[in-house]
Amino acid sequence: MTRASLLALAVSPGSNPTRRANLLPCLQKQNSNFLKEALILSSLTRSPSRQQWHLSSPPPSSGGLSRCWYDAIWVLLQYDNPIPSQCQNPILCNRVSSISSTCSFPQSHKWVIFRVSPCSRTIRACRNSVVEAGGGSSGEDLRSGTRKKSSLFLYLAEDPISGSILGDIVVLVTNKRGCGGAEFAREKGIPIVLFPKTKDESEGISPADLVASLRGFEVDFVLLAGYLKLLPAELIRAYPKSILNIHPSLLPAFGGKGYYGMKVHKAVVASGARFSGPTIHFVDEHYDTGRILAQSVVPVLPNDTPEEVATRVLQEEHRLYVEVVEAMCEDRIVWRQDGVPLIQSKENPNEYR
Ligand SMILES: Nc1nc2c(c(=O)[nH]1)N[C@@H](CN(C=O)c1ccc(C(=O)N[C@@H](CCC(=O)O)C(=O)O)cc1)CN2
Ligand SMILES: NCC(=O)N[C@@H]1O[C@H](COP(=O)([O-])[O-])[C@@H](O)[C@H]1O
Repeated sequence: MTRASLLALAVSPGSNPTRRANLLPCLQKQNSNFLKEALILSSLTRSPSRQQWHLSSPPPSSGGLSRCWYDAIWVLLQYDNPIPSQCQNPILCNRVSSISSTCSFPQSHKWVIFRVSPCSRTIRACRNSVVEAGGGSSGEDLRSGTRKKSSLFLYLAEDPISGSILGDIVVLVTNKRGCGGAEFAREKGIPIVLFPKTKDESEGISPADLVASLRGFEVDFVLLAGYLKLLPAELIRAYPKSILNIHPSLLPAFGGKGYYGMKVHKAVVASGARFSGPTIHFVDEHYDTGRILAQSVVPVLPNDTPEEVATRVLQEEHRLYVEVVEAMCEDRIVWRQDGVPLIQSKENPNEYR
């Protein structure tokens, strides 16, 4: 097969064209058989905690590369000072899991080049499972705007096809086989796992079997979407810093045992709160006490009913959850030294929120 190599040069600010020319011999020396290649001139930036280095390559949204358009992306790093010894191997210092050094340049060039296997990494790095209690109507109702239940699962499951999440929902875990989310999963061919085992769901599996099942699907992240039972400690231990939940209030307010669904919005209206909104947090052993990762605020108007607040919050949940999962799949979650998780901006890697 002739190699139709597409060598796109995506240049980050401050790169030096003459140095770029030095790269080509290295690339040409590579006897790669990738059909499409791209070269990013990138730079190594330090995270706020100064504990980690990050590749800051032109984000797709700014006309940069969409990773999955290429079979291989060569990333050229320019750095001002010699990279600290522990960072000679970027895998050690910046958490990008599948960079492999293909050819190193003499230090005098201050360049090091890596090949990032984009598609395998993004798909591999973002195999998600959605855990939801479900209940309510089928996918059709969700799309017709008369959403009753499982809308969060629908948005997360459909986004990778048309939107921005570089990953896939590979399994749905639910405690109600007849729920709306399960119907949608069957329509889409997404496997369903029943958890936990209850008198109503004798085919449900145990926590240990759930962990084994998720490992079998090579799940990287677990996303709770309306799940109303306490997740077992076995699952939380098996997926550290990898389980997210979305709650329909601004935690820590209106959270904890007894606060779910419309109960939350009724409490918000009754309290006279002027604002509400979703919280996305990492899950720990207790209800709603895990580290907060993202929040978004909506107004609560004087004559709002709980249902009106619920609708306004849910619209924001759909947007926020997709934005957060997109960041998870692109490895843009950074943990501050005091344990607070931050989201690195896609547009400006030096900005966090
Ligand atoms: N280990 C964890 N498990 C779960 C968490 C969590 O943070 N840690 N979040 C919940 C989701 N949730 C709030 O976001 C939540 C869900 C349900 C309840 C609750 O009080 N449930 C009732 C039972 C409700 C029912 O069975 O219909 C109860 O436990 O009495 C509070 C918060 C998901 N799991
Ligand atoms: N405390 C947990 C909780 O209340 N979760 C809430 O259940 C709803 C599920 O909506 P959906 O069925 O349309 O996906 C969402 O509003 C979510 O925040």
